Amino acid sequence: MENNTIPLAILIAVLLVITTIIFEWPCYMKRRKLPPGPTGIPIFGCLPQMLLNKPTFRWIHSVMDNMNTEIACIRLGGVHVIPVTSPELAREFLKKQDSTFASRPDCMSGRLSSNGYLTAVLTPMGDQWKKMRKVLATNILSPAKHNWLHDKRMEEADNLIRYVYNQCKNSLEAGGLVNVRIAAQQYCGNVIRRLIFNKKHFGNGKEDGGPGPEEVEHVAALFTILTYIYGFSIADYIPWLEIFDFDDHKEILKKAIANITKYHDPEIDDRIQMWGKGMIAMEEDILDVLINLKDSKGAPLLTIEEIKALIVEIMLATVDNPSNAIEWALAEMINQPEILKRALEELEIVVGRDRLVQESDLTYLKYVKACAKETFRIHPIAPFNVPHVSMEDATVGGYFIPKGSHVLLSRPGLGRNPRIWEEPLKFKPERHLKDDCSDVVLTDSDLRMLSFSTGRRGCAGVLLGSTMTTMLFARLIHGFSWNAPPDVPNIDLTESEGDLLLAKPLLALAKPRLSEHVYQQLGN
Ligand code: HEM
Repeated sequence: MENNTIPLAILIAVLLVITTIIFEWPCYMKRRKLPPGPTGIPIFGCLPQMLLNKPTFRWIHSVMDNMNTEIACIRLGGVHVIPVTSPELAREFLKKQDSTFASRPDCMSGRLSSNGYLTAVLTPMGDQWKKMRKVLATNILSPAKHNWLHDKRMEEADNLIRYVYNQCKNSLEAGGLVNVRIAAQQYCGNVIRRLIFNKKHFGNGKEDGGPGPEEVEHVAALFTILTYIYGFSIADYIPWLEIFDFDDHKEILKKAIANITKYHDPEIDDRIQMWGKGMIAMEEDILDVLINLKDSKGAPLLTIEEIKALIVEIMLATVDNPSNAIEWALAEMINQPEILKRALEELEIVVGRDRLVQESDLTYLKYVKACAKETFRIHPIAPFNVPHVSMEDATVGGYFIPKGSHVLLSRPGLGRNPRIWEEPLKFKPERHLKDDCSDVVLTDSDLRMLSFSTGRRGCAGVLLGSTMTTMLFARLIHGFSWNAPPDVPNIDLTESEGDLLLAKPLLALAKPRLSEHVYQQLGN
């Protein structure tokens, strides 16, 4: 009798479990409903579709458009990738549930670019991120340090004018034609090299103030890394395929990183030695500050490797957004001269024609800042924000977001969302002016567009980034009049297919518009 009861009890228990699973599973699945998205295959998920539909960011956006959704789930290898174009959901991720979504991916491109997560932007949540973010916020990017570095920024703002002025003069046969992309990218590279290493050039530069081959290589390598970080590499989603490097992303990244560190490392090593030998007595730039930081016991706070990795990251954070925005802004405004005219009227009142724009003017340049902000909205440099990784399972907008998901806020998706913005594709700076005439800032903490983002992982360099963007823009349009090249009725505003840059670098006619003595003071 006893012998029969035990198997029967087991049978009943098994049946109960099976019945529970059968009846409860749909409810469970409903509770854990993922955002809509294409079906993938085992192990690889949607990686095959991704590889067949380059560029990936356009494929992801077209999948979302076809499904008519502002949030999706696309499984790439073992990772749930969650693209988002809705500001309401973006706020849920980065404001309401910020602490859950405050990590970064652990993947090949992030690991290589941060030298094994020694930095701030690319490092997953943890003590190293906290340490490096604090170093940046307190010791490098604070308002006090910003003031301390003022003269160096101005030196490069003057060099920008000198360079463009020389381009106007030297390219007389081309009628003053200027490659705005080169001018803007090199200004950003020059400013950050000046702030960090107290020098504009790694080599000798060029006579006209332009970049030498070293600076061209340096800035190009920074842009290459920016293209390939989180650039939808196979190895970022299936780590065991990293050794095969099927898409060459690893090789390209390693080469670009080597092209940067070959300039940085000797500078950093020399400077550390000079401090060690007592050959320097006063801090002059960011590198000095980083070398001299101390922990609570008076020992160096940062290792040499941490200093080197952080400097690469600061360079990366600085070069792309301001230069891309201002190239697009100028292109849009050459095609809409009434907007350019209004910006110039403001500059005429605030600055006049007898001097150059100074940082103290920037607060008053509301329309100029509205133009820059409009460019961040409509022409962001990157299709997605830096990925935010969920540190635990969560529910957002009624959807299940599994731990480890990569949340990708779409920058064009938010900024061009027709539900949020009237005439979303029209360049209309007025939309950012406030009725009460209060200051215009380039940030948008409501995430109706994504410039500097918000929350724990929001940009730590808003002050420097806003200053550089506005100064670059204001100096260019105040210092020169800009027109389309002869025989070109309008600037071609076509976006590049592979990224969000202007398809062809902006070539425009520049003519000095200030009193001659203003340029002569710069040593021209
Ligand atoms: C116009 C210029 C800039 C723009 C538009 C911009 C934008 C951004 C964005 C979108 C993020 C990602 C935020 C997120 O994950 O939600 C970010 C992160 C960051 N940015 Fe900027 N940035 C700019 C300039 C700078 C500069 C000059 C620095 C100075 C070094 C800087 C330092 C950082 C840091 C440290 C983070 C990472 C924060 C973290 O992960 O904890 N940025 N920035």
